Amino acid sequence: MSSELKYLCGFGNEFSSEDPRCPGALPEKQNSPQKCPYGLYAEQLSGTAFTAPRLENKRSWLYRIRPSVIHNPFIPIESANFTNDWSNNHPNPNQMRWKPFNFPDKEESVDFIQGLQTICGAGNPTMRQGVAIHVYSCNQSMKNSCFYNSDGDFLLVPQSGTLRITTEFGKIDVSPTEICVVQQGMRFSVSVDKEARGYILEIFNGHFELPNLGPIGANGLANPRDFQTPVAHYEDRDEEYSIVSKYQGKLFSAKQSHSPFDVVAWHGNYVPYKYDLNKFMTINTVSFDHCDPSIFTVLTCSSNKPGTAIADFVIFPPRWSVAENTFRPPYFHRNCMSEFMGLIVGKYEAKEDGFMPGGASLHSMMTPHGPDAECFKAATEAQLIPSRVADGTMAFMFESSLSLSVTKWGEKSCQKLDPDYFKCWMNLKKQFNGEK
Ligand SMILES: O=C(O)Cc1cc(O)ccc1O
Ligand SMILES: [Fe+2]
Repeated sequence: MSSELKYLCGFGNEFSSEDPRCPGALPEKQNSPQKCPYGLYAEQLSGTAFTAPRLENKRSWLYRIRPSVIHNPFIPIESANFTNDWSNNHPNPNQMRWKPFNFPDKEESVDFIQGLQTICGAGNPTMRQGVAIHVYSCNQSMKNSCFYNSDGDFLLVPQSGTLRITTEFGKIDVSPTEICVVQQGMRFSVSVDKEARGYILEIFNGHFELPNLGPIGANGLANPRDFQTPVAHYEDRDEEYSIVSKYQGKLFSAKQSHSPFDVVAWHGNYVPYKYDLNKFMTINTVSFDHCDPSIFTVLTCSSNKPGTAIADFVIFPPRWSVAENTFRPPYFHRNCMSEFMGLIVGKYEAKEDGFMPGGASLHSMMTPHGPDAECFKAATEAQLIPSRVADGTMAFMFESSLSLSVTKWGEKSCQKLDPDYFKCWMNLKKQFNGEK
């Protein structure tokens, strides 16, 4: 994993890439010539309906050694705790906090697919409406196997360990404090050089977009030029390969006798990409009051209701805090959206203890939450000088307008739910005595 990979820059661009071993592999002027250069097969991968409006329309053309269609039939395989079925657990509106999820046991060999477990979700992939939140934990590279998701897109948030993600479009390295989006249908295989752990947001509706900037203007937050897409890289390996598909929430596997990473050249705007969260340009108050966390939105998957996301990916990056006469940490609140949070590194500003890297929290719709008693006391008494917040820290939130149901694994079998979480607010004392 030591080699430095090259990337193409931009978000939503019309990209094109040829493996340098085959110059001229992209057909000129057209997508489907009678015979493709180098005897390649042309194959389109659609990410939107053929007739989606031009601004939303996503598709790529792949020029490959063999078309993807050459494979044996899919057969169902065990998917254990990786699921889109949240119907078998009773709803629970309590504040939830998970201790860090386990890495695989040292004696066990677990690859990325085997190490996927689902914490919560909403909706249904057959209706293309909903989200799922998973964690992965693995210590082995996927060997002669690849994965694709028929149900939606994955946003991967590594918390520990670098992932080398080989895709049909080329290779991507993603490390903690970087994220990667692999969209519906794109085949990929994950290699690790040590144990790795992280979070995944799966969306069944549409794709992620950059949020509108409104009065902020044309620049800021996650800038489009900082998104990186891999360059074409093919392998010509005639070996047995397993293609694992997530389809209607279940896993299936099919065998073929060649590598699926045989794309010599491609062009289009439907691509996998990565983004370094440290490049986020943070906007915040320079006068008073705590802004809503929407100022930290990196990517959004919008619903049909303006301003209401199926899911937002929001970060809490290191920054200056300068607000005057203000209670600076996150406020107490009850939200009509669901808030799932994770911590990649450091300490989260509203909770110094108990919320740990590799752990998580869920504050469901209308479930009250906010700073713990210690944070409240410290922030109420703090001298309001300009100060750094969250230095060396990266927390994130998956915020959804859907009501998330926790799976049995998430609530019970993972054995990470902290039964004492509610106690962190119990020491908030009555301060009112009728006097101003
Ligand atoms: O609950 C949380 O910690 C996330 C959050 C942060 C913030 O700054 C304001 C609102 C909010 O929900
Ligand atoms: Fe919140």
